[in-house]
Amino acid sequence: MTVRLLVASRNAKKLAELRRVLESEGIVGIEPVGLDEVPEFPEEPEDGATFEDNALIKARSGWRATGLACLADDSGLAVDALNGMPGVLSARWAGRHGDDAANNALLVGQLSDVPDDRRGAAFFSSCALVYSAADPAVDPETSTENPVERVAEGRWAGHVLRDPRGEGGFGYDPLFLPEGSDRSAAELTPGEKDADSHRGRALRALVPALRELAERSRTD
Ligand SMILES: O=P(O)(O)OP(=O)(O)OP(=O)(O)OC[C@H]1O[C@@H](n2cnc3c(O)ncnc32)[C@H](O)[C@@H]1O
Ligand SMILES: [Mg+2]
Repeated sequence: MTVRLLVASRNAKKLAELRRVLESEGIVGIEPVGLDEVPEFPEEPEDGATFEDNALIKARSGWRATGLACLADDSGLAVDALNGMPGVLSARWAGRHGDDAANNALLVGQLSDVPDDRRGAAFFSSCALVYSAADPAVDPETSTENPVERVAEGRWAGHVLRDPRGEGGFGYDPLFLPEGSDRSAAELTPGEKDADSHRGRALRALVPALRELAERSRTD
């Protein structure tokens, strides 16, 4: 028996990264499904103060609406010279959700006078896994039972470039020079990005919890 795992992201490129890391970990007994493969449900606003809060908001709402184990990522770029912003506001920094080009242009402008030695930044990802504690799964809509919740965080340190470089990845990748790299995050291969990225690290830290979930269904 396999466990269907709802991977709750509306960002196609992020979703592809999450699926890629799950696949490369080769977890037997987990079948990832996307939001387009389950009936539509009202999604809650990502209004948490932290990446962890938002990842839990997304994963809990997916679990509650579908009863499926649900995995969500909340992530962003924290820039030292902006006191950690855009942070949880990364997706809508220029005012419109998910407009990568506008977000990048705004960040380039904001940092134009910041010297090279103060352009430090780090990507953060919180990945949350939420699933029914009861086995077999109870109906989360009516149950008073609390689900199992696991959260892991990953960090990827680097610097903000003055001009975008590369076509790969998404979001702020063309402006992010990872520590120890002479290529921007958008110039890395998918495998290279996954190996070092905030998301790769956070998700790999959840692998034991995912294996536990898969294992549970095998003993049914
Ligand atoms: O919430 P979902 O539906 O998963 O998709 P989203 O794009 O809105 O995702 P977030 O709310 O977590 O916002 C994350 C933003 O942070 C930035 N970001 C996160 N991870 C990134 C990465 O690996 N490379 C570049 N930018 C990234 C990018 O601007 C994302 O839109
Ligand atoms: Mg979002």
